[in-house]
Formats: sequence, C-alpha cells, structure tokens
Amino acid sequence: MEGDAHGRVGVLTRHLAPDRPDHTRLALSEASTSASPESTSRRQNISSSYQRIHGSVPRHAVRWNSISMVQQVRLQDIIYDKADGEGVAKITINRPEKRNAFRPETIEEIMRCMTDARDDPEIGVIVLTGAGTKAFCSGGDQGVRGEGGYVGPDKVPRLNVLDLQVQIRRMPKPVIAMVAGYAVGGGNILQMMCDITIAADNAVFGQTGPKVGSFDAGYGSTQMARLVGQKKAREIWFLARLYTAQQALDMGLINTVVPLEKLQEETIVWCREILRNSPTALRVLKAALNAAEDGQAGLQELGGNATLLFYQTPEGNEGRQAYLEKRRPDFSKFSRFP
Ligand SMILES: CC(C)(COP(=O)(O)OP(=O)(O)OC[C@H]1O[C@@H](n2cnc3c(N)ncnc32)[C@H](O)[C@@H]1OP(=O)(O)O)[C@@H](O)C(=O)NCCC(=O)NCCSC(=O)CCC(=O)c1ccccc1C(=O)O
Repeated sequence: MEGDAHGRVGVLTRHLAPDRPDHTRLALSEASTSASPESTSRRQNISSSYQRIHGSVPRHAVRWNSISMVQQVRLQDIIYDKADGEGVAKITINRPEKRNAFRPETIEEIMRCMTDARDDPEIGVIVLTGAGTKAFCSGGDQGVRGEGGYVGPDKVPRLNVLDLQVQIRRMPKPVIAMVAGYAVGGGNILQMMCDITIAADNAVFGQTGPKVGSFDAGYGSTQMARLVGQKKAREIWFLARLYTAQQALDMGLINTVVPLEKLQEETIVWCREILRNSPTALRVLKAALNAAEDGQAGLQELGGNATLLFYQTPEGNEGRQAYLEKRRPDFSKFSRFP
C-alpha cells in the first residue's frame, strides 16, 4: 500500500517535471538488466500483468560482428555489422569526411546489405545509421553529381537512392534510422523512409534541395506530407530551413529524441523490444500500413503476405498435394468462416 502511494507520487512528479525528455515519457524500457520486472513496475507505478510480463528490456551493450564482404563484394563506403545473437543488423554509411553523403557505390552497397539482412532468418530488425556524430547522411554527394544523376566508376549517371527508398519501404522487417547530427537532403528522405527514427539531441533535419538545384518529388515530398502534414511539408521544402531534433519530433518527422551518448543504447532497447514481438504480425502490419497509401503496389505486398500465410495452412497444402498426386483436391474439410 505504502509502496503504491510512493509510486503514485513518483508518477505525478514525473508528469509535472519540466523539460522531461521524450524518451522517458513511457519509460517501459528504463529498467536495467538487474532490475526485476516487478521492481521496475513498482518504480514506474505500472502494475498491470502486461507490464510485469513485457515491460522490462535489457540495456546491456551488444557485441557487433563486422562483415566486410557481401555477395562477393568488398564493402568500401559502408560498415555492415550483425549483433551477436541479437537479431539486429546495422548498416553504417562510412564517409564522415563528407558528412556521410552518398554516391552511387554507397547506395549499391547499402542495397546489398539490405538484401542480405532481409534474407537472413536470424535478423529481425535493421538499423541504418551514419559514422561519427556529425551526420547521419547529408544526401547526394554533390562532388559526383553529373548531368542526369550521380556518377560512379562506371560513368553512368544514376539516382539509385530511389531504388533504396523502395527497398526500405518494402522490407518485411522493421528498419530503424539511428540519427546523430545532420540528416539533410536525401539523408532526411532516407530517415523518413525508415519505419522508426531515433534521433540524438544533436540531430538536425531538413531539405536543402531547392538551394542546390535538386528535389525529390516522389517519397521525399509525399511521404513527408503524410508524416508532418501538407502545410509543414511545403514549409520544409519551400524554405529549405534546418530543424532541431526537438522540432522534428514535435512535427512528427521522427519518433524520439535521446541524449547523444544514449543513442546506441536506446536504439538497441527499441530493437530488443520489437524483436520480442511476432515477426509475422510485424511484417503484415508494415504491409498494411504501406498498402493504405501505396495503391496497387501496396496491395501486392499485402497480398503476398496472405499467400505466404496460406501456403503454411493444411488447406493451401491440400491443393498442392492433390496436384502432385494427380487427384481432385478435397477442400470439403476446411471451414468456411463467417
Ligand atoms: C551537412 C552540412 C549542413 C554540414 O555542415 P558542416 O558540419 O559545417 O560541414 P561542412 O564543412 O559543410 O562539410 C564537411 C565536408 O563534407 C562535405 N560535404 C557535406 N555534405 C556534402 C554533400 N552532400 N556532397 C558532397 N560533399 C559534402 C563538405 O563539402 C565538406 O568537405 P570539405 O572538403 O571539407 O570542404 C553541410 O555540409 C551541407 O549543407 N551539405 C550539403 C547538403 C546538401 O545540399 N545535400 C544535397 C541535397 S540534394 C540531395 O541529396 C539529392 C539526392 C538524390 O540523389 C535524389 C535525387 C533525385 C530525387 C531524389 C533524391 C533523394 O531522395 O535523395
């Protein structure tokens, strides 16, 4: 009883405290590894069985295993890691001297790693980030911008970041942007394409395109409007201002802001929390959220998930089996649900 009263006072105090950072608001994952779910619940005055069972997520550091070659290609512009036994893959744009601006090779390498992470059954969440603390990504490398796109070693001008945007959109596993420093131009669009964005308090967001003779009239505009609304999207693009992490959070551009020194830790906690949940539920939910906005392509993605599930049922298998056995299928035993 006394403990409950203390807990209630604690909750009230936390609600009234000024400058309460967003990441502490729900505080489901505040528990350290040593805290039992019960003690965590009491400290947070959360007493439901749901919180006792699901509430506490360990915060200990992960051990990253670096992968230097993917599909026989040696990675140059990015670092690719998988967390030891955790189900997390991390793709880091590694051009800090250019504020992690991307060139065609960078995008090509990210796409290879995205495919690898998608195909790896051990991986359940993918983190996209930038090396260092100054930038997540500053967009297309203006130094290799030619006429018709960004030019790589093959001399072909490309806008292949558009393919990466689609790949992230259709990735059946959650993709989390972990943002420190600048996420501007095509870098801001990449973080927008990710399912979730966790930003450090030094993060800066914005579109610079209209100042450097560029624009993204695809997802870069339409997805932004869906996230922040039409008026704000027009402001961001037409004025090409830069916004703080807190401003980005307030307008719905990102999910949370954490102190820079907590960025990795908090991201891993979010990953672990997601990884506890049903992978099928997550993939169908992502497809459904996409389908509401992606027209026929979105329905195709959602429909593919229905087929995936149907193939795992006795009813689906009866059709295949009957074909292989050269007999008429017997679907009479399967329910016609109301
Ligand atoms: C990001 C800054 C605000 C950071 O400023 P600051 O911390 O002061 O660092 P700097 O001294 O400016 O930069 C350090 C160093 O990095 C170089 N650099 C930074 N950004 C880029 C870049 N994008 N390209 C090339 N080089 C870059 C900079 O020159 C410095 O080098 P030094 O040799 O030391 O001089 C600031 O750097 C900044 O404003 N950067 C430019 C941001 C920008 O305008 N980006 C391009 C926007 S347009 C775009 O991204 C289009 C992308 C695209 O491919 C596309 C095309 C068509 C449809 C869609 C897309 C899409 O969706 O992406």
